[in-house]
Amino acid sequence: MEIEQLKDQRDSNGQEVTSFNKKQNYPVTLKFDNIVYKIKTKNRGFLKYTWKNNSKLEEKMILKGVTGEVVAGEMLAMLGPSGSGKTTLLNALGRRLGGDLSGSITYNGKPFSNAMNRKTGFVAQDDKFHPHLTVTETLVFTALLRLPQSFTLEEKTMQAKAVISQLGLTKCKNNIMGGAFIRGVSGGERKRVSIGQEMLINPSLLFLDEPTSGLDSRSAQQVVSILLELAKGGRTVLMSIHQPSTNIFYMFHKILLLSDGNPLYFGKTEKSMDYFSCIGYSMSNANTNPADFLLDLAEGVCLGGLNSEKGLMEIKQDLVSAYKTNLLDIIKDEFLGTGNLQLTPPFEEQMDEDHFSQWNTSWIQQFLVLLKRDLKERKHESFSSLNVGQILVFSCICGLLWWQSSSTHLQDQMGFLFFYSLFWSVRPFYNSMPTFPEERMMLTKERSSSMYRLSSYFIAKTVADLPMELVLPTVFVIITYWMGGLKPTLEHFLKTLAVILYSALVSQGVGLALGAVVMNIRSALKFGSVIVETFFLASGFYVQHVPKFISWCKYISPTYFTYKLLLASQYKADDLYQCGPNNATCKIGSYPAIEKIGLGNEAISISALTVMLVGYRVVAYLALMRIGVSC
Ligand SMILES: Nc1ncnc2c1ncn2[C@@H]1O[C@H](COP(=O)(O)OP(=O)(O)OP(=O)(O)O)[C@@H](O)[C@H]1O
Repeated sequence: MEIEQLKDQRDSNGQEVTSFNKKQNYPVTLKFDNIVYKIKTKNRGFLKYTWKNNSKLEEKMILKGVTGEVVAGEMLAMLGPSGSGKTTLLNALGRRLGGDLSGSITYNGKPFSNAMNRKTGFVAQDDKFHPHLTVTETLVFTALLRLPQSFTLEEKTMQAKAVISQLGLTKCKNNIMGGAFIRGVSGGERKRVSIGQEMLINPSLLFLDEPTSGLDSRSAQQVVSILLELAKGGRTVLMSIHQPSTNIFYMFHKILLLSDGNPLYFGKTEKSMDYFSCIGYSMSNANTNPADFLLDLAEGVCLGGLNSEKGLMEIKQDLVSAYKTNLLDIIKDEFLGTGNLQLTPPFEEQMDEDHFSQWNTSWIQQFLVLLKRDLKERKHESFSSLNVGQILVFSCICGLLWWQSSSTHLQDQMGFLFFYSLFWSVRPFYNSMPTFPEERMMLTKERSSSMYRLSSYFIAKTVADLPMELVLPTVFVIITYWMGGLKPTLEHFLKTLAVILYSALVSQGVGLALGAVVMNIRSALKFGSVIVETFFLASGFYVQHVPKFISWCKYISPTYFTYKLLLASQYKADDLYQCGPNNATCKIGSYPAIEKIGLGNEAISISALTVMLVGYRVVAYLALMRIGVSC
């Protein structure tokens, strides 16, 4: 949809869009001076690698003194070849960069504040969404979390609809977002949803990392046109961009050209060609895309002109020196003076009270919205025909395998109970492990924007997983319990079911903790299998005499206590079983495998599982605290 059509749509849908446009905008002047960013990297050359190479940290300077200014109503583009530092600079200015950052960054003359964060939008290069939510649901949930409490539910929904209309997303508003293996909206639509999520808060300051990457030229132009409209509405817009077309290039008010972290140009777009021509680097062909020309220069390539004979490094050096000698003082005088700050008073002075706190909504509102969002997303997965089918088929196979087992074949029946404890501790463990790694990017982004507290997210997430963790084991136990010939009384059945559900919840916690600590699915799977195997081996299921150095592991293993409780749910120590010919009977408590595990002390097993239920979740929570805290 062209921008003209967007305007038409705004007029025709007057009410919605007008209500959006009426929201107050707070002008922001962003000034940054001499930004330097350094990282320490390990020198891991192919042959140099040693296990003790911590001392060989090498310092690398990513940004080397970048200076500039953007005011409300302007759109700044950061240009430069891949690896020149655009994303790093954008993250630094958007306060999403930790580490060794120096220089001065001010927002209306002040440091970054909660109030500023609440009015700052940040669109990452590769945004992640909940794949099963539609465009409308995605934006409505964001509106519910990001708009302040002073907005009613209807107003928040209206705001989301207004954004859908303004960004030309009406056609695909009921399409799901999609993801890695699920077909959803197109790349351009996805990008517009990302922008829409930020537009919802009517940001005064908007950062976008390569908003046009992966888009065709028409979609790219649409997106930048929308951003230009936003800037014209009084916002301060900064973006990194890779290879803009000539049309797009001239939409920017200012450009900042980077090469290996060095600034080569900062200033008005229309003056850029004159500047380079003045220092001896002019375009050989007037029809060349100016952005391509600048990117070539930043790579040290100059076709035509006085300096075309120079080598790559020589040209780069020349441009860096020219910037320092000819441009830096002008930039400092023209842009970094205090003059135009008087037009934009400190942000806090312009804003109403509800912008000062860190959060837009109360804990309970956050929890309810996140729970609803997770339930909507998870329902496709939790009760997918694959999941349900797997449980039904498997329970029938198990039921038939252990068909009407009885204490006459005690070993078989114990095998059945062991399988219960194994299956319902391993399955929830592996199911829950990817939960946090999969959401890492989303969590980082949403927490950086102060959308919700970690506690509301964490509790909503674990509660949303409960249906799958509780319903499927219940179905499994209902089918297999009777087929497998376990004690046919309601009391025994309920006891067995309760143990399995409790075990599933504890194991879910172990998976969440591992996922949150490692935050990488592949590594978590590797660690996971080691942990599960260790739990089994240390519990004495396979080895009679477990060595002391590893035997303590059983006390942190849900499987060990679950199996003990399952045995206790079916047998009493004094129950008899057939232990020899001529109907000879023995006490179950003295059966070697049961004697080893022990039937007594159910209270200890329940307490141990309860400590694990809480403990593993606390570990997960503490591990998540490191994610997405804005600097
Ligand atoms: N945490 C880090 N560890 C190691 N290298 C880093 C780190 N952050 C940035 N870099 C390096 O800094 C340089 C600049 O990275 P940055 O992502 O800012 O570049 P870019 O201009 O945005 O690139 P692109 O256009 O490809 O996205 C790159 O060489 C990158 O490898």
